[in-house]
Amino acid sequence: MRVDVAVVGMGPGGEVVATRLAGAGLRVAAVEARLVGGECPYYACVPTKMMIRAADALAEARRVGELAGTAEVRADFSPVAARIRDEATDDWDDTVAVERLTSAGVEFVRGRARITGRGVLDVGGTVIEADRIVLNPGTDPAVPPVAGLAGTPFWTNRDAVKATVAPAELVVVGGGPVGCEFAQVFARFGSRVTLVQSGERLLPRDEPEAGGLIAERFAAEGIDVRTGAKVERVAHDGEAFTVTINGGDVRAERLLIAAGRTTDLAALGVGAYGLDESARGIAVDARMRAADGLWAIGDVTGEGAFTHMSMYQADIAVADLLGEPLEADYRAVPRVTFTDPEVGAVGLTEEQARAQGRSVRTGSTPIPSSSRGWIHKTGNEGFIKLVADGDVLVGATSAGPAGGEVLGALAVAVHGRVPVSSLRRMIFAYPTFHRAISAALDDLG
Ligand SMILES: Cc1cc2nc3c(=O)[nH]c(=O)nc-3n(C[C@H](O)[C@H](O)[C@H](O)COP(=O)(O)OP(=O)(O)OC[C@H]3O[C@@H](n4cnc5c(N)ncnc54)[C@H](O)[C@@H]3O)c2cc1C
Ligand SMILES: NC(=O)c1ccc[n+]([C@@H]2O[C@H](COP(=O)([O-])OP(=O)(O)OC[C@H]3O[C@@H](n4cnc5c(N)ncnc54)[C@H](O)[C@@H]3O)[C@@H](O)[C@H]2O)c1
Repeated sequence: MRVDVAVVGMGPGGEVVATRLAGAGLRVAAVEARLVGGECPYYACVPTKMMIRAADALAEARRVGELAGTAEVRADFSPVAARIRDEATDDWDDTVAVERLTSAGVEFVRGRARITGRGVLDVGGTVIEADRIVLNPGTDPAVPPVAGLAGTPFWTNRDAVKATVAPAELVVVGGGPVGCEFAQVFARFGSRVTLVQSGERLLPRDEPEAGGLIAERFAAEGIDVRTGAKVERVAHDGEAFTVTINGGDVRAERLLIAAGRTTDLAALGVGAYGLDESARGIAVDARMRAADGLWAIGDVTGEGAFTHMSMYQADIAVADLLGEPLEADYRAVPRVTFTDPEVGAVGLTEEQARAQGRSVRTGSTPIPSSSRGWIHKTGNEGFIKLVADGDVLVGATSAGPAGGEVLGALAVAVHGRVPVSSLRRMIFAYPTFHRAISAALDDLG
């Protein structure tokens, strides 16, 4: 097969690239080893957010006692499992997505592509020759080298989203977004959860206050959070796991590994373009070029493992392939961890801004002392923190109820370089959660 452009990996960005280039009249081949759409719709964002929606409903029902009388709550995971199977993933079947692709004029090839030379791909014996190649291979769950772990029936995110019941006990290894989101979901459905994080705090990519907030809430919900802890050994006796953490044993029905992600660049064959196959990712320039004739987008670029980043980079790669000038700007990358409270952040953390030698000022305010936070009462924990350099915000965190939605206003401020003096003159609707931004601005001094 000979094409103008071959796209390897149909993650969220790969689908955009293939569809838009075919729409522009190019001959495009799209290769996908597993499911068209990638990790997000089948194993990540969408099913986990359905779990979270359900778990949050349970948590809100349990808050009725403090606000509105009584409610008897009996958790049942089966509607969640059914919704993920039927509504989110079509039982992990991508027929509809493949049809969407082919009806857009893309030639679809199912299989694992390997670059065998510049402009040449091998997909299980099918050879594709392409003038240009775009890589969107995503990542796989990283499995840490823990004694006894290999060969046991541990879960990764790909197994956890297929759960049909909440396990009686669950050990989660990893306190990043994946580990935190799953830990809270299963705890709210009744699992006894132990969360093991090798770092000193949860959500270490975020402001330290965010990790502290989530650790406090998790403790209040009965999650056994072990930070600075090491899993030394894992054993499975056919029924349950024994996980040895800092010398003590925890027995659990299930073990979820959420310890980061990895990509196998050697299997992809990027050495044919002179790239380092032992690297953690593929470095790209501001137009997503990795080498002459090779582009890369998505998690593999290391610019932020988010669906919106994959789609943003897809737009830039498409522009470059069509000869339009457009360059990536990562100043205002937003991100939301959908724990309760949600942790939304944009741009730089205070530590990152200081490390760049900026003249940093910070301002913050607790959500419970805002009008809306006080009215909200139970479940109102959170804060807003702003990081300013001169008269512009270079970063912000919004943690709390609807923290990810409140983030929208802060993302506009960072993206648009709106002067702090102008933000201070803004009218913030009363009594919204986002009105707390004005108190954080006052605190900037
Ligand atoms: C549990 C979990 C929850 C998440 N929640 C969120 C969230 O709420 N919001 C958010 O923005 N992000 C979230 N993410 C991150 C998000 O899933 C990814 O950033 C997103 O899927 C974009 O990834 P991608 O475009 O790099 O490719 P992916 O989605 O990883 O897709 C890459 C595709 O390429 C295929 N592939 C790889 N190599 C080859 C090859 N050689 N040949 C053919 N095909 C190949 C793979 O099979 C895969 O389907 C979450 C991640 C996880 C694990
Ligand atoms: N809501 C969202 O947007 C969302 C949700 C989930 C994931 N994601 C993205 O997916 C990516 C992967 O998330 P993740 O949470 O798997 O990875 P991560 O790298 O963010 O976090 C993994 C954590 O596991 C810990 N860890 C590593 N090895 C360990 C070990 N042996 N024992 C104990 N702890 C260990 C690390 O200290 C780290 O904090 C992230 O980059 C994230 O941006 C996004």
